[in-house]
Formats: sequence, structure tokens, C-alpha cells
Amino acid sequence: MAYPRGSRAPLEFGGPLGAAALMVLLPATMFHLLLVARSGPARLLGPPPYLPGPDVLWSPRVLLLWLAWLGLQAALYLLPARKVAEGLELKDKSRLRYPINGFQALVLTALLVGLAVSAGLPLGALPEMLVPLAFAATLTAFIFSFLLYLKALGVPPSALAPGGTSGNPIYDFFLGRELNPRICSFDFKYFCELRPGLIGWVLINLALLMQEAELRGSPSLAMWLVNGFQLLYVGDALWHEEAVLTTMDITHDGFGFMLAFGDLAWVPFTYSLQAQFLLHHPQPLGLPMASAICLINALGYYIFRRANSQKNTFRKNPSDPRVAGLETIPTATGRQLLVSGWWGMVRHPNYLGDLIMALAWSLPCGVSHLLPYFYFLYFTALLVHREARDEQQCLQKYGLAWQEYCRRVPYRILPYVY
Ligand SMILES: NC(=O)C1=CN([C@@H]2O[C@H](COP(=O)(O)OP(=O)(O)OC[C@H]3O[C@@H](n4cnc5c(N)ncnc54)[C@H](OP(=O)(O)O)[C@@H]3O)[C@@H](O)[C@H]2O)C=CC1
Ligand SMILES: CC(C)CCC[C@@H](C)[C@H]1CC=C2C3=C(CC[C@@]21C)[C@@]1(C)CC[C@H](O)C[C@@H]1CC3
Repeated sequence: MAYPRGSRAPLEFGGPLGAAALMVLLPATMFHLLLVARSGPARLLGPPPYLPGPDVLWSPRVLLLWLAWLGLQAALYLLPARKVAEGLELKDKSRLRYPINGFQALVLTALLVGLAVSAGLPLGALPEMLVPLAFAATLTAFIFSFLLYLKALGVPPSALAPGGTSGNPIYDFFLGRELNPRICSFDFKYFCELRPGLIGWVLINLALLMQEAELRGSPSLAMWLVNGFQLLYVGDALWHEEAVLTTMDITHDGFGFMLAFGDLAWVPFTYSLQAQFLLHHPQPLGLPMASAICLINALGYYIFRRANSQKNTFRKNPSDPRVAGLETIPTATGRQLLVSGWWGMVRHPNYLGDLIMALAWSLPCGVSHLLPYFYFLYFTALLVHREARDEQQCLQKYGLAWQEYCRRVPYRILPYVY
């Protein structure tokens, strides 16, 4: 997004105060969820069962395990890729190149973990380490963001993100100053967005499933569903890895604490909340209900995938026969906006599909507790906020054409409601 010379991007997230509060609140929420999920009452809004002391949080052995995980994912990132994709054009007119080997990393990780488990690695012990692992990930995110902040002090202005250069160190530390921090061809933001956290999330889910099998003889149907749905989601993200290159995280946001913590700690330790809950609070689930939940997930996935693929196909080649017949609005940038098909129904059909899936991930946990619905509630807030940020950016990019799009497609996420 371009801003007039001399002007600065408007402050987001409540400015420096909001950023400071989020840096405390986000880790605190994550630890709260981890502790409450294993407590008897499992009350989302109740106090945690205890406040973890340094002996619970800190373990050099667990820190080493965490660093080994990051090292393994970095090594897999560096393996030869089936394809190298180009990112969007940068301010200096150059384009960065990105390896497309995320799905390969997922498969190789699964093979390595399978081998290690058959050689006696007690994967079922992982759930007991979640709190110190989350602490190691949080510590890494803070240190990493600090190093990224320092690195950004030495780069040319063209390498800075539009939003993270307010001059306020707290705000810029949170949002991230440099747009695409790299060492040689290793892109830190792209690596973190898709690898250690997302693959770590499915590994934690699997460990919870294995521990449930150890405890109760076999994993419950609810645990199978949560594992299956979330594996599909992560597998899909890595299969369509190239699509992440056009998200606002890569094209607009700097790499600071928000994304470092979000990618490395928040995703694996809070997105696995349903499986954590199920390990400690088994839920009966009959076949008819399980089938209905599978249908809801399939509907969400269908909308999510078709909408994302339609836009990606259109952005790659508007004359592709699959999208050539769709109605469009021309914009002053030369690009067009889809105004029929999925993107003519609501302005963010992919968010709608994602939210339906989020609901399907919570339903196997029953309705006796609010806790497993945390992801759905948080995700609704995240997408509503993200949608507002995206609207601002699109209005800036496309001006009148965007206003015309909003007039023709008045609903944002949910038809006739929002
Ligand atoms: N699980 C999680 O925690 C999260 C999941 N997600 C998911 O990731 C995916 C990507 O999300 P996100 O990057 O936020 O946003 P989108 O994929 O919705 O991308 C928004 C961009 O699409 C383009 N666009 C918008 N409307 C149109 C149109 N009518 N025609 C053509 N292009 C249009 C614009 O960019 P341009 O014109 O420049 O191409 C706009 O900036 C989504 O499926 C989302 O649900 C996102 C965040 C978190
Ligand atoms: C810590 C804060 C609450 C904010 C953290 C935000 C991050 C967790 C998310 C920002 C954008 C994300 C995307 C994905 C995962 C979550 C984060 C990193 C996906 C990779 C999820 C799978 C989708 O298919 C693509 C998503 C792109 C954006």
C-alpha cells in the first residue's frame, strides 16, 4: 500500500498502548488456555487452576527439543523444492523468490516422526510438555522479534513495511519494521508462517491422540474428527502454499512480535485446544452426530477452497476458462475485481468457509463447555478485524472501483447478516 510522501500509515491495534497490552495479553491467554484445558472444570472464563512457577515453565531439555524442531523445519525448508515461486512486485520493482516445498516438509516430518515412534520415541509424552514448550516458543518469539527489530535498523527504507515504521519502538517491535527479513535466500516470515507452527499443531494433535489411546485403549471418535479436520486444513494450506504469497501478512505486514508469536506459539498451542480439551474431558459422540459434523466441515472446506481457488486462478490468469466468464469491475491499477461467482456473494467468501470449519472443529467437543469454542470466538474476532484491515487496504489500492464493488456486493462475510 502506498502512502503520500512524508505521511505515515495510520496506527492500528490501538497504537503503542494497544500493542503493549497485546504483548502481555496474548501470551497470558495462551497459558490460561493450556492450564484450563487440563483442569477439571475447564472453565474458559474461570481462574486457571494454578499459576505456573519457573519450575513448571522452564526446562532446558524442552528448550533444546523446541530448538531441534525449529532446526529440523529449517533444514526441510532448505531442501530442493518442486517449484520456486515469485512474490508480488516490491517497492524497488524487484520480486523475491520462495521455495514451494511446504507439503514436502509435512510428508517428510510425518515419515521422520513415524520412524522415531517405531524406534521407541514416546510421542504420547509430548502433551505433558506443552506448558514448558509454549514458554520456550514465547521466549523464542520475543528474542527473535528483538533481533528482527535490530536487523531492520540497518536496511534501506524501501525494505520497510508500510505499518511498522511509526517511530514508536513498542509499536514497531509489535508490528514489525522490515517487510521481508531474509538471510541470503532464507525468508524468516514465509518460513515461520507455514512451517514450525502449522506442522507443530498437527504433531501436537497426534501426540494428544496417541496419549488418549494409551489412557483409554483407543482414541475417541471426537479425537479422530478433530485430528482429521485440522490435518486436512494444514495439509491444504501447505499444498496451496503459493497462495500465502499474496496475503497481507506477506505483502503488507512487517515481521515483528505479532506474527513471530502468532506463527510460533499461538498457532500450535492454542489451535490444538480442542484436542487438548478432549484428552482431559472425553466426550461421547454417536455416529449420526459425527456424520452431521463431517458434513458441516465438508461444507466449510468446500466454500473455503472453491472461493480461494477462484480468486487465485483469476489473479494468475484472468482469461483462464474457469473464470473467464465471471463478471468483473475494472480498476485504475489495471487489475480487475471479481463481482460474480463466489466473490459476488459476499466480499470474503473464504472467511465464511473458514468460520464454518472452525465451528465443525468445536462441535465434537459437545456443548457442555465453552472452552473448546474459544477458537471459533477468537477466529470470528480475528477475521472481522482482518476484513476491516483488508477493506482499508483495498480502498487505498482501488479507490472508486472498490466502492463500486462494495455497493454491488454489500455483505462482507455472512450473506444478509454481516
Ligand atoms: N486460520 C487462521 O488463523 C487464518 C486463516 N486465514 C485464511 O487465509 C486465507 C487468506 O486470507 P486473507 O489473506 O486474509 O485474505 P483473502 O484471501 O480474502 O485476500 C484478500 C485480497 O483478495 C483480493 N480481492 C478481494 N476481493 C476481490 C475480488 N472481488 N476479486 C479479486 N480479488 C479480490 C484483494 O487483493 P488483490 O486485489 O491485491 O489481489 C484483497 O486484498 C483465507 O481463506 C482466510 O480464511 C487468514 C488468517 C488467519
Ligand atoms: C497472535 C495474534 C492473535 C495474531 C496471530 C495471527 C496469526 C496466527 C495468523 C495471521 C495469518 C495467518 C494465516 C494462517 C495461519 C494463522 C496466521 C499465521 C494460514 C496459514 C492458515 C491456513 C490458511 O490456509 C492460510 C492462512 C494464511 C494466514
